[in-house]
Amino acid sequence: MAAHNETAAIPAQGLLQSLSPWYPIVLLPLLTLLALQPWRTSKEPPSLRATIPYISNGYQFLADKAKFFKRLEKAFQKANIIKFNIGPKIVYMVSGANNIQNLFRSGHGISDDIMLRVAADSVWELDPEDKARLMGDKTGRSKVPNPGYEHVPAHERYWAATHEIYEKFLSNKEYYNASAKKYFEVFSARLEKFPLGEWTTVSLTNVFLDDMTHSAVTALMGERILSLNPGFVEHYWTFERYLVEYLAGLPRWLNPRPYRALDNFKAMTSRWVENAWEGFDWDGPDAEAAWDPHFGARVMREISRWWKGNFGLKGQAGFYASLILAQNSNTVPAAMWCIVHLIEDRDLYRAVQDEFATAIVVDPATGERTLDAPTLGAAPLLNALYTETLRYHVTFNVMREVSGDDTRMDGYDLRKGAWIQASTQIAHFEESVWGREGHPASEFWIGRFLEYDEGEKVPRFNGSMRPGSFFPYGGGAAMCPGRQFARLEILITVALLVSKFDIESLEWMFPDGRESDRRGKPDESVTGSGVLRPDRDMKVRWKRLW
Ligand code: HEM
Repeated sequence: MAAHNETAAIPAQGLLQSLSPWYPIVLLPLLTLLALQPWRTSKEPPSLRATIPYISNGYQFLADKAKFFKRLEKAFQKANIIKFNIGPKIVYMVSGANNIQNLFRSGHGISDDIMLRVAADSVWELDPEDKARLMGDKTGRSKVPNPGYEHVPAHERYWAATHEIYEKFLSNKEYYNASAKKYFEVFSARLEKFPLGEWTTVSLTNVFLDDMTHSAVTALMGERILSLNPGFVEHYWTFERYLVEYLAGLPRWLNPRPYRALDNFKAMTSRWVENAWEGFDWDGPDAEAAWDPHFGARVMREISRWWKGNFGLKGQAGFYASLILAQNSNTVPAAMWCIVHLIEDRDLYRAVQDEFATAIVVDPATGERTLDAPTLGAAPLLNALYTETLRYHVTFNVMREVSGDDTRMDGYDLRKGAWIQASTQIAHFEESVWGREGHPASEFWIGRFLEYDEGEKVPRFNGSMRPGSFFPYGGGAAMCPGRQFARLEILITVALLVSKFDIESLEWMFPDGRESDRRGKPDESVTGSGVLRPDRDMKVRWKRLW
């Protein structure tokens, strides 16, 4: 697919013409030299056309991502890597499964720390000395340091240390199952506020933004973060809403609201961390527990302990603010869309309801309901719904940085210091990969992930795909460490809502209560930042069954 770079080809042709009498003598050694030293043929990816060089592409990228991506899709018909500028920053947008898989390999002149660096720089607020230490760590996250940094002692490998804590205590089954169990208990209990056996009209948006977020935060950080901070969940969503504006970088005096939102939210996480340190007994019975009431999930206290040992408590408030964002900004809207698609397809809704009949187990003596995680995890329709929701709704630009002097990709030279991005929005909609007969990639259709064995009526979930074609959670060493918990959280949310309620209808409303003339659609103003929330409120009529 990649086009030839014409600007590089013309001078080469001119050179050959001027050498014509000496062709045989000069050409052979020259070709041999080029073949042995491919880095000498410097060739950058083609640029995206800009009406105003250095300005218009960057402006559109920030102001109208949806349009920008449409232009990119067109440009990708000619080349797999397209260059553009966001201000002075060069960005290479990469497509094609091979290139994206390449991007996910670490230690080959491409660094995967950039997203964390942006967060560290803008949200964490470390002392300048600590920040310099953290930012100075170029060793990568893998066990083996990046080439050239093998001499750096283990205790100065900050990114690798946090990565290891995530691997041990977040991506590990024992721990994410404990958090998922907590999530089930809290969310199930919160849903009991709706009257049993009575039809009521509720805002589903509120259920997700309030009850789901409340339960998810409790599952990961314990109940105290909420009881210490009245209005915590609301403040979280305000912080989330203003984050893009905050990162746009206008000074506080010109645009104070995003700063206020961040300050308020950080004051809350700070109160919680300090309280957790005062209350938790590091030598007590919970020292090894998967979950404790002060820090919540073990990963939280292990991260906090490591952080305190390296930077004190400074910066933890900002760090946890960004972690709560990572936890909720995608799972909540993804679960919303799962439910929307289910309610809109009554047959599927009933089929999924049947699927859960065995996933929620009732204790015959007490009547208490618990979740049978293996049954839920294996449910084909639910898993296909979840996977198709991620394919269809995650609009994330995975970010990397060119860190090596001689970094090449797809035959192009990439400039050190430039950013590289890969867009799920482009990869997840590639017709040649995702299109099925009668079901183009642009359609939401869970059948993409289902298979029927001969003579069988019940489908099997088939989730095998190339990491370069499907990457809602990013990839390589930087791949989202919360993905297993996220998946369980979404499956549990759908399972609980669909089995606990009979849902009759769905109406789309404006936030002020007026009826909408259309279905809610993904709010494209924030394309590229994750799962987009519906741009309308969802009102349902439902009846609680148990
Ligand atoms: C549907 C839900 C989610 C999606 C789509 C998602 C997606 C992502 C993506 C794309 C990345 C960047 C990966 C890369 O650069 O290759 C990431 C990083 C991260 N995610 Fe998630 N995520 C989700 C849920 C969660 C949850 C529930 C948690 C926490 C419990 C979490 C914690 C994190 C953290 C801590 C990072 C940064 C890790 C690091 O760079 O060391 N995420 N996530």
